[in-house]
Amino acid sequence: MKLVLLPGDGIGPEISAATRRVLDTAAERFGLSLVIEEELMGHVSLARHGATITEDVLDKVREADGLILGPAATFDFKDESRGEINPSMFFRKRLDLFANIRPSRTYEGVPDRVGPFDLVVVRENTEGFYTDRNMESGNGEILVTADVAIAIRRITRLCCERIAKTAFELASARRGKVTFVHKANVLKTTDGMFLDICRDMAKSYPDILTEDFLVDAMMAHVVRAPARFDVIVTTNMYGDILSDLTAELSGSLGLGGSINAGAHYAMAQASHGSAPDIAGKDIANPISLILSTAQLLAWYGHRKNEQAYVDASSAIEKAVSEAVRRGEATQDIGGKLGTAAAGEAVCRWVAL
Ligand SMILES: NC(=O)c1ccc[n+]([C@@H]2O[C@H](COP(=O)([O-])OP(=O)(O)OC[C@H]3O[C@@H](n4cnc5c(N)ncnc54)[C@H](O)[C@@H]3O)[C@@H](O)[C@H]2O)c1
Ligand SMILES: CC(C)[C@H](C(=O)O)[C@@H](O)C(=O)O
Repeated sequence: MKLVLLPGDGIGPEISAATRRVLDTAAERFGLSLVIEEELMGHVSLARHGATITEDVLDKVREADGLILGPAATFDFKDESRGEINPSMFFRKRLDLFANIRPSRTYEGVPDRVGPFDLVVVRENTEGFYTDRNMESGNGEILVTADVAIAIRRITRLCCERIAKTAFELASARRGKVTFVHKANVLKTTDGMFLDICRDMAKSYPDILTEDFLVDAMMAHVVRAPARFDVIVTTNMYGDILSDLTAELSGSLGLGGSINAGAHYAMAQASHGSAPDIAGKDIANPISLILSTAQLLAWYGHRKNEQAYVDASSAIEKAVSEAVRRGEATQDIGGKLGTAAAGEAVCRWVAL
């Protein structure tokens, strides 16, 4: 399996190094032939190549079997024409990575916040509010002024259908329940369409239990009784926000796995950002990127029918649980280890 690794900004290099060690350990134990090619992304790429991400790297990713994307300091990037491109959105759109699958679960050994739970947020990843664009008339006249900004929120049947199907398929392999999250009481055309399509899709999965919640009330339901949820499907920005909440409720933003998958490509990516407040201090939790990478191994294993990759993925997930249960973890989840040592703790359990 050929992987491209882009460490990125802030805590990216630290959590990427730990993830790489875990991958190498899993490769040795399960006999995987892994080739990992590291490339530049983020500020370091901007300084070297004039862009935070380049077409050259995209070509390499297209030739590889998967991408591991570290976090980027995207809030710093203002002007695409100066190469300040948001790498997450770049790969999601250019590789059509339409499903962002973000599992969150509680762990023995991590201080409890709202009781035990195990759920997955399935987030549409290519449209919604993320189609932000200035409005122009047919003759190029810009219909915004210095005082008016307009963004278009696009929702399409194709994207709703494929994300709903992803959620139902996932629920079929889990506890058999899908929750649709929307704001169809106000956004009647866009979220109304999303909800209608989810309900239609449910007819093809008669064994799956369904329910739906308005996105604002959903925040209360998740905090009140997270264990009631199995698979949650929603549009792009609601999923972005909801998955940070569920990761933090499980103990830390540093625990949430995330894979961005399409029909042909997949990208592992921590669900948190570059965390500049803790960068360079060896305190960031590497587990989010480690678990995301385990998701990528499983995606590849299923696709290629290569059981060793699926086994390696499960072993990494179990190793994370074991390390965390024994307190061999970073301080955000109650441990005393640094980033590198927390990664080594996972390696020890993977190797067993
Ligand atoms: N995938 C991405 O590339 C991505 C995602 C979100 C935000 N961002 C960017 O990252 C930068 C910082 O954003 P932010 O501060 O709003 O969000 P953030 O996710 O980087 O950090 C939020 C809080 O969570 C903590 N945190 C995050 N990851 C952690 C980890 N692995 N271990 C322990 N604690 C962790 C941080 O220290 C901070 O207190 C911004 O430029 C933002 O645009 C990038
Ligand atoms: C960096 C940003 C584009 C990204 C998003 O909003 O999707 C991030 O918040 C995430 O959750 O991956």
